[in-house]
Amino acid sequence: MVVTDTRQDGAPRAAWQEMADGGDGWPIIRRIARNHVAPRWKQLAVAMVAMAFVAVTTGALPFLLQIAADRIFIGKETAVLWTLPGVIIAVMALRSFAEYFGRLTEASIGNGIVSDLRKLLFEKLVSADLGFLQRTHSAAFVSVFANDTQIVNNAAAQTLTSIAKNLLQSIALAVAMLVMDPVLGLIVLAAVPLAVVLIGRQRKQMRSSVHRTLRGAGDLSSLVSQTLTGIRVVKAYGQEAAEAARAGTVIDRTLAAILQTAKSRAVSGPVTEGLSGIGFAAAIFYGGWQGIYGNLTLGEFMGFMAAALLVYQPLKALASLQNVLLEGLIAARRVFSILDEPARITEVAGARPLAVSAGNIRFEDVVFAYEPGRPVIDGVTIDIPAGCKVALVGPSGSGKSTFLNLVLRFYDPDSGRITIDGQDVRTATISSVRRASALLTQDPVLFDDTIRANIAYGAPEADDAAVVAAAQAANAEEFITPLPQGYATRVGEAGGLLSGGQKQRIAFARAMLRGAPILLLDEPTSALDATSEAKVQETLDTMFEGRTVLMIAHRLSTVKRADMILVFDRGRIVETGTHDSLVAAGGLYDRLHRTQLAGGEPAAN
Ligand SMILES: Nc1ncnc2c1ncn2[C@@H]1O[C@H](COP(=O)(O)OP(=O)(O)OP(=O)(O)O)[C@@H](O)[C@H]1O
Repeated sequence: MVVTDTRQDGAPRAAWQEMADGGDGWPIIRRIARNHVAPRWKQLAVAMVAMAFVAVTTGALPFLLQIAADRIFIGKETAVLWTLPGVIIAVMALRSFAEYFGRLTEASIGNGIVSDLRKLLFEKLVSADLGFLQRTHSAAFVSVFANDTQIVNNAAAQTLTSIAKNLLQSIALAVAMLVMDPVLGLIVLAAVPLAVVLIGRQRKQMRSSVHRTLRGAGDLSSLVSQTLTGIRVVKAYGQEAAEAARAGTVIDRTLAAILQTAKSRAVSGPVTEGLSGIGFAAAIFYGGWQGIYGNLTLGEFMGFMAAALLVYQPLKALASLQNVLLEGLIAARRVFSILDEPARITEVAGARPLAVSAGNIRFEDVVFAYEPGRPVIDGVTIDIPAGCKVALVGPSGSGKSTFLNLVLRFYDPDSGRITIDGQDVRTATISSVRRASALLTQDPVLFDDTIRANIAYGAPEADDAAVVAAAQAANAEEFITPLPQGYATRVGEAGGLLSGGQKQRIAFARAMLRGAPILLLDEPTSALDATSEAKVQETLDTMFEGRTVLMIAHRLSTVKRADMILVFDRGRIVETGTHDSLVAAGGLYDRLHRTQLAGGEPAAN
């Protein structure tokens, strides 16, 4: 059950997506620096040295030009004519090599950070509480996983050393200008603070448009995934045009945000260039004045003008890098807000593995609510003896699935406690609690892998003999061996290459191999036709032997297999007993039996 905002535009949004908006970037920069950049300090040092070299050589270029003008053109020194081009070639070759190294190292650091973040996100995905995952749309998660991490990569790769390089380069050129002629230097540099102010004003607008762009990407992914999942319903209800219109709205809204970002981003180049033009013109005027009325040489003037021309290029790069950095910070914030989602199901200090002998389950005055104040399990106390087959019956929404979820510790009770073989599940390790039970659902989950891998999913250490034995016990071998590749046959996405009954029997074999003493069933036969169901029922009888079984039952045949029936109503167990005793009592079970349960199975009626 996915609990999200109302669908105004086909875009469900989880709380973390709202939390990711806004805020200061420094904590994020510090976090990335500490956790992801610091471990790569050697690479960073290499990149920094390389980029510093690039900066320093850029600062040297105006001086080389000055020498060329003064000593070759005016001084007519042939020795300089012969040596200077060689020096320039050598400097430029080294500079290019350093730049190549710097860029390569930058890319390696940036991609390393993305890999770190993707690993962390995936770990979070598999370890997060069920409640959190149900609030997050899977496609929005995928969008953060693929898109946002890539934006962090771009930002890290481009900014890590480029900011330092361009800063150093600007400083080197500014120093060169000030050394050559302090007054001229100040004239050219006077435009810089103005550019900083003008560009800074775009930041706020850009922050909001980048947010909207990333959200739009997530919303669109959600929409595509929902439409693909529900494509049969979309077609059957003739909603193709409505779905296309809904997607159109999200795409247009995202486009508006992208254009807004592009607009803010486009401002930085012209602003810097426009101001550089003014600075340059002022420098020509003052320099020319000094040339005519003062004592500025042509070489000094040319060297200076070269520096003045060069200094705006790194400044322009810095202006656009701040936009890249801003985008990266916003994307990183979205990544971290998922990673930082606190886990509610945690292990207590010193948690020990559950020692399961027989599989006795006790609920002691258990209260549980998904949303505060609306209990879904409302004061349930029940003792299920080991080896007992229990059917859970009740109206829709009465809490049967939630009861199973609590046994698996997908959620913790708000009050009361649940024990398995006398041990509170909250004091045991989570993995041992999950190992105690095997879960079989209406729609078996198979992964796009071989039949063997699907059977051995919960027990990767199992050998071939054990896999075959489990398949035999689950009546699955009879359809596996005739397949051309037998156990090595791939089952396709979600087991799509197998029939419903075959999928279910693979899932049973998986549960058999796991050997858990407790079986939790959510009416696994309900989606099958009569022939498949007969086979599956046979399998179930074998599986039930010697195990504690809790089965949600919508059919009379399932209920009749039970030693004990628990009747749920609005989160409470209102009746317990056998089929005959409960029918005789004439309560809720009797009514359900005559309406819903019998309805699921006309023959039994
Ligand atoms: N993840 C969730 N977040 C919020 N509420 C939930 C969640 N899952 C279930 N509920 C609510 O809890 C109540 C009990 O749901 P549950 O699935 O346990 O009922 P059920 O008896 O198994 O129903 P059914 O027979 O229809 O499957 C319902 O009102 C349902 O809307």
